[in-house]
Amino acid sequence: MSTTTNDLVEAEIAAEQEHVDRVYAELAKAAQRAELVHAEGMQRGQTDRRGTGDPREEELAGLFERDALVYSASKRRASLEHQHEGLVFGRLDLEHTGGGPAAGREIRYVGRLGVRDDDYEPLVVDWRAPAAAPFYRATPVDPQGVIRRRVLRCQGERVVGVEDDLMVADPPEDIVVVGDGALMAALTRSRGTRMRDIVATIQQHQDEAIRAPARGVTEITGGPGTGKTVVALHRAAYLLYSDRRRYEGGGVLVVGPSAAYTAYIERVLPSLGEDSVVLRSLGDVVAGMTATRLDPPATAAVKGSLRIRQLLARLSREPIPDAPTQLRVFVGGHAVRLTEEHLRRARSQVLRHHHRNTSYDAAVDALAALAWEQVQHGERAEFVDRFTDSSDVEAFVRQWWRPVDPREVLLWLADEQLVRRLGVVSADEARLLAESYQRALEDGEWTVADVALVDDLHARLGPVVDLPSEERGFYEIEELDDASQYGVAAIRLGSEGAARPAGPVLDEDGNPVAVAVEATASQRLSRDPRTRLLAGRLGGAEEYAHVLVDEAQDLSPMQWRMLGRRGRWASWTVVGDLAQASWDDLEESARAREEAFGSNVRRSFHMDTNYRNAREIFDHAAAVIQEHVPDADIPRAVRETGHLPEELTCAPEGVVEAAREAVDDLLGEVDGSVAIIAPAAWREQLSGLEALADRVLVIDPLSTKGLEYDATLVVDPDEIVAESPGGVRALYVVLTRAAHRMTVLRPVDGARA
Ligand SMILES: Nc1ncnc2c1ncn2[C@@H]1O[C@H](COP(=O)(O)OP(=O)(O)OP(=O)(O)O)[C@@H](O)[C@H]1O
Repeated sequence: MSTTTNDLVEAEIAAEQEHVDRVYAELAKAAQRAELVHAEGMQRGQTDRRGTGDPREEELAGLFERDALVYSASKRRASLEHQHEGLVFGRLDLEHTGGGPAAGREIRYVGRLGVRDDDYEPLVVDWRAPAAAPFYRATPVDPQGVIRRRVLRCQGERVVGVEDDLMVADPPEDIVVVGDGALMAALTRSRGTRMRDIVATIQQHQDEAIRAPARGVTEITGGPGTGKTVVALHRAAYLLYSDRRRYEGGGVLVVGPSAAYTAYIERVLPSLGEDSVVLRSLGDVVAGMTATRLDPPATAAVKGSLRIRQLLARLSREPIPDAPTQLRVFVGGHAVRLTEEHLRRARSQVLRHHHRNTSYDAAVDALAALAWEQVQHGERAEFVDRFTDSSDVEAFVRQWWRPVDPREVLLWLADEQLVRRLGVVSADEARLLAESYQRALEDGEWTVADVALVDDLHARLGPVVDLPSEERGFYEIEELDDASQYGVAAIRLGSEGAARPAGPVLDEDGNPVAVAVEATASQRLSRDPRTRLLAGRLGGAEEYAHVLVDEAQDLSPMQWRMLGRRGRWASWTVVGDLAQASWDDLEESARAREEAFGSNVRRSFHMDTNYRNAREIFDHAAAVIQEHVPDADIPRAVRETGHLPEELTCAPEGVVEAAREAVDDLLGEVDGSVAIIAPAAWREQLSGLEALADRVLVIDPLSTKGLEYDATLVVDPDEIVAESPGGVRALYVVLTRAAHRMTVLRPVDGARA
């Protein structure tokens, strides 16, 4: 084994550069061929399986060949350049023992996609291919034929560094060993504002979770910073690779707690060459709705619990508040008068067998039957025909039984009397619910918890079906008025799906005019809160082949049901840590979650190494949580910086100044992001500190779930505990967000300003 001097390192880098240059040259050729081979390549990638089971080796081999044909090569290359991360990131030096043609040394490069040369020899194997597995699985105890594992650090096409790990105690003379290990190098780097992929430094236990069989439910648990999220995302990329037809065709849904979270992770999958995954926060799982506001804990508890289903069931059977309450018509010379009680009977009869929004005909039939009971004269069939054909009856039913948008129905709960009448919840809870929807009607914003309730109502009511344009409901006429100022001449009301026109909309001369998509935009811009709440087309539950749920410990039972509707035939990856939970009734949540998973097989992986926090920071956080949750899942932090978290106090009136000084210090100590995590009571006052530098941001405790920063300033920890639904668990989340430095600032009455 040789020692490493600068010259040697340079020589090693130059040698690697030669290979990387060959790979890019081959890739450029492949890109030129791409259009020609596209059809053939995709063909080879299709396997005959019916889309269940896991891929067989030979099927995987077919997929790797397709990568050599790389229809998407140029696209991927562009995205890799954009990332400034290298296409080739690893090299294995292997020794094959025993006889046979394969005996001897082999050099194998590992990268984000597979590339072969003109002789069909692999220049790089895709990190997801079985041939790449030893890169992640080899250890000194079980080297799997690997002598040296090397990580190449690249910027675009340039090799800028190498880091080696030796797998054998006594390597051959010519094996040079460089660096202190790639993992430590990656962990000490500054983090930036987006999560990066870890494809070059995936650890053995992480790799097992990533490559676990596709079927069933794969659970990934572990404490903060143990790589659960990043592992789950690599698993999604692996599944797409290993059974592309199933997962790209059926769709992969990734759900996380907040919009800040989805923005944070959104680059990981594209950097691995996958851009077909749907990322959603809990506030926008239902197409057509976007919610970011959170309810106060007591209201969230009512909205999230399964008890609310019974209330929604009753609500969905309520008459439309402004609908007519009796029917008076002449049919075939006979006067018919159906009272409120008759209408109630007809309604419950129809709803016994039908979805409300798709039972127009059944509603007419039920009224006809009641009318016949009154008339009992002549032929029944003839009377029923006349009744059904009557334009007065039609006009009545179109108001009395018009399709209702689930969002409109949920807003009926703004009426406290109605909520009380429905029963199910206590008087206090009825008040909380009514206040919540009164507030929605004032400010035009849904809360995150409302999204799952709308989804539940949607499943009960059925899709909102089209009405002819002259039969719009009252709020839709408001939309029309509002849209006219944006040049929209007509709006069609559609049934399902996102804001898509039901067909071309024509003006009087038959020319196409602006369509519903623009109308939706105008609705969102509207100053009328009700119009904003009802803007856009509500989508039904789109089904996916795989559902990945992050921060799963926070989902309410109603949110589990919402995801369950989207994953009825799916396999699942579920990521969580109970000690970070912000939902109180963990047992009820567990039941709803079991129901969502059905009878799928389960497998579970536990992560016990914290890669995020410096040990000094994590020790501080662990002490806080263990005092309140003694059985919290505490991981082992692998990295020390020698810097303990700084704990400061200040007078309440001096918080902004003290925070400014603390942030200034942190900016001097780290290159990357600095987050000021503060409870609502302080956020506004502190928001001016964002002007200190581009890399400073002020954020609320809950929005930091799943995120990380190079340094954090945690302001007023006691208030964070007091204001958060999860109490000390929320503080634990906050205290585990910093990679390198953390300062805790505590306002104390009587302290020096
Ligand atoms: N093998 C690895 N190589 C390099 N970095 C890693 C590795 N594993 C994890 N990390 C890094 O550790 C950090 C924490 O990972 P991640 O956010 O996935 O953890 P988590 O368990 O989901 O955390 P939390 O539960 O606190 O949200 C990330 O910056 C991630 O990139």
